[in-house]
Amino acid sequence: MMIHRRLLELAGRVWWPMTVCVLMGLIVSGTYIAQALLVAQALTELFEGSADGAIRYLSFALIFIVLRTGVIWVREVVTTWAGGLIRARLRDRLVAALADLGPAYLSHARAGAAQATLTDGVDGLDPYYSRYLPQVVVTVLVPTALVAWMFTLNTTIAWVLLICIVLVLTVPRLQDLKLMATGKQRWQAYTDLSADYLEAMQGITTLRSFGAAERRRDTLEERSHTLYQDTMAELKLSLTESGMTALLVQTGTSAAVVLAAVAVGRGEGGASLMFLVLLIAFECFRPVRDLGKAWHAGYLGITAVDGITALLSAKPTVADSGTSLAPWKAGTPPTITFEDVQFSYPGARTPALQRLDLTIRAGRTTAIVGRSGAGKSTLVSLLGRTHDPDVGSILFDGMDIRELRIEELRASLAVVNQHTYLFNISVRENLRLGAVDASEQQVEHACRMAQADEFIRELPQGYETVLDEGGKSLSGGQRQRLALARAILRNAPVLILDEATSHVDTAGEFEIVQALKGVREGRTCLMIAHRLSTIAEADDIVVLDDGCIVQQGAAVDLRGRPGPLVDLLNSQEVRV
Ligand SMILES: Nc1ncnc2c1ncn2[C@@H]1O[C@H](COP(=O)(O)OP(=O)(O)OP(=O)(O)O)[C@@H](O)[C@H]1O
Repeated sequence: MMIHRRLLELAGRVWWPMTVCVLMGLIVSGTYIAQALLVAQALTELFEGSADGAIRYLSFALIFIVLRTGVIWVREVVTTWAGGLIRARLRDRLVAALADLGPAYLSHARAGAAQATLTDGVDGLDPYYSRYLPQVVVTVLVPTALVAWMFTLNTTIAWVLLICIVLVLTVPRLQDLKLMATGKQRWQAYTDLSADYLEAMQGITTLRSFGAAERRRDTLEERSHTLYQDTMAELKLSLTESGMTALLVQTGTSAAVVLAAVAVGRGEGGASLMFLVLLIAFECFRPVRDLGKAWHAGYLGITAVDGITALLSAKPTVADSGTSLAPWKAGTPPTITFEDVQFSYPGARTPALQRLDLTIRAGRTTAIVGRSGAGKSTLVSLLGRTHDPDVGSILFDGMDIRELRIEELRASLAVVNQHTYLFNISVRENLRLGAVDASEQQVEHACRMAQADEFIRELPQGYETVLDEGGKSLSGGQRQRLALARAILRNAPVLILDEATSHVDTAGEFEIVQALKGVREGRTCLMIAHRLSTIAEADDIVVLDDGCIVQQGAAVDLRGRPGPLVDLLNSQEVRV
C-alpha cells in the first residue's frame, strides 16, 4: 500500500466524495461475501444430495449477483462523479495557487511543466483518491473481518490466510522505493517534454524562419525516446510487482484449501468447511487484487505529487498581509511616491532599480523614458506588487501599498502592456474582463476612445466575434487598441501604459493619444514610451538609466533643454 503523506493532507479537501467511494466499495465486497457464503452452502447441499436445497441457495446467490451488477454500476457513476469533483477541487486550488504566485513564479517555472501538472498530474490524482485510497480502506477492513471470522472456524487456516495477506501486502512493496524513483524520473521527463513541446509550438514561426525546426524536432524525438525508455523501465518494475502479488494470492488460496482438505480428511470438519474455506479465501484476496488494479490507475498521481506540492508550497514573491481598503477612485486619483526604492531580480548581479526617489503627481501624466534595460517596466511592475522593493517603499497618497489588500491595490490599476493577451472568447467578453458589469454602451464608448470600434464592427460577428487564442487573428495594433479599451473600461484611478501603442502606426498612435487625453483626465497616468509623439502628451518626464533617475521634471522645462532626454532622443533610442 502506498500512502503518500502529502497526498493524504490534500485529501482532507475531498474526504466526503472519498467516503462515498469507500461505502460503495464495502457494499460491493458485502455482495461478493454473501454470494460466496450462499454458493458454499449450495455446494454443501449438493454434496449431501439435496439438489433442491442447492438450487434454493443458488437462487439467493443469483439475487446478490444481480444486486451487485446494479451496485457496481452505481459505484462507477459515483466514482466518476467523485473523481470529477476531486479534479475540480484540486485544479481550483492549483489555479488559485498559480494566481497567488503570479507572473514572478511563471517567469522562472516552465509554462508547459505547470500545465502538465495542472492537467495530467491532477488527472492522475483522481484515480488515486477515487479508486486507490477507498480500496485501501476496503482492503484493510474486509480481509481483517474475514480472517477474524475464519479464526472461529479453523485457527491454522486463519493463521495461514493472515500470514499470506500480510505478505501479499508487504513483499511487493519492497520494490516501491525503486518504483517511486523511476516514476518520479518519468514524470520529470514527461513535464520537461510537455514544456519543450509547448515552447516549440509557441516558437514555431521563429524556428522555421531560422531553419531550426528540423533540429528542434530531432531534439524532441530524442527526449520523447528517453521518456519511452523511462516508461518501459517503470512498467517492468510494476509488472514484477503484479506478478509477485498474483503468486502470493494463488499460494495463499491454495494453502488454505489444502489445509481445509487435510482438516476434512482428519474429520475436523465437514465438506461445508472445505467449500467455505475455498470461497472465503478467494474473497479474502479479492480486495488485495483490486488494490493492485487501483494502484496502477492511481500511480500516476503519486509520481506527479512532487510537481503538485512544489506548486502548492511555492511562496508568492509578495505577501498579501495588508488589510486597508483603497480610498481613491477615478476622479480622485492618488499621488504615487517612490521613496528610496531599490530592487534586484532574484539572482541578478546588479539592481534593476537603485535608490529611486520619485513623485508622480496625482491626475497628471508622467512619461518614463530610457534606454532598453533602464528599468522602466520594473518600476511599473513594482506598482502592481509583482515584486516588492528590497529597500524603500512605494506610497499611494502617503499609504505604503503593502498596507493595502493586494486585490484593492490591483483594482486601482488599469495596465496596458506591450504584449497584450486576448482570450479565446468573444471580443465583448475580452473587453469586459476587468469590468464584468460594463453595459454595451460603455463597452462601445471605450472602444471608440481606443480607436477600436471601427475594426471590431468589420469583424464577422462584430463584438460577438470569438477571437483566436491570444488574439492571433488580429494585428498587433488591433490587439493593443482592444487592450486600451479594456483598460479604459476598468475605470481605475491609476492608468499605466507600458509601450501601449508600440504596435500602432504613427498616424494611429496620434489618434489614440488624442483620444486618451479624455481618459487620462482624473487619473494618475504613467506612460512608458519610445516615441516623441507620446512623450509630447506628458506633463512630467522621468529619464531612467541603469535603474537610476538621471533627469526629471515638467515636460515643458525638459524638452529642448540639453541633458539626458535630448541625448536619448538624439541617440534614436526614442523614435520620433
Ligand atoms: N524577470 C526578470 N528576471 C531577471 N532580470 C530581469 C527580469 N526582467 C528584467 N530584468 C532585468 O532588469 C533590468 C531592467 O529591465 P526592464 O525590463 O525593467 O527594462 P526596460 O527599461 O523596461 O527595458 P525595455 O525598454 O527593453 O522594455 C534589465 O537589466 C533586465 O535584464
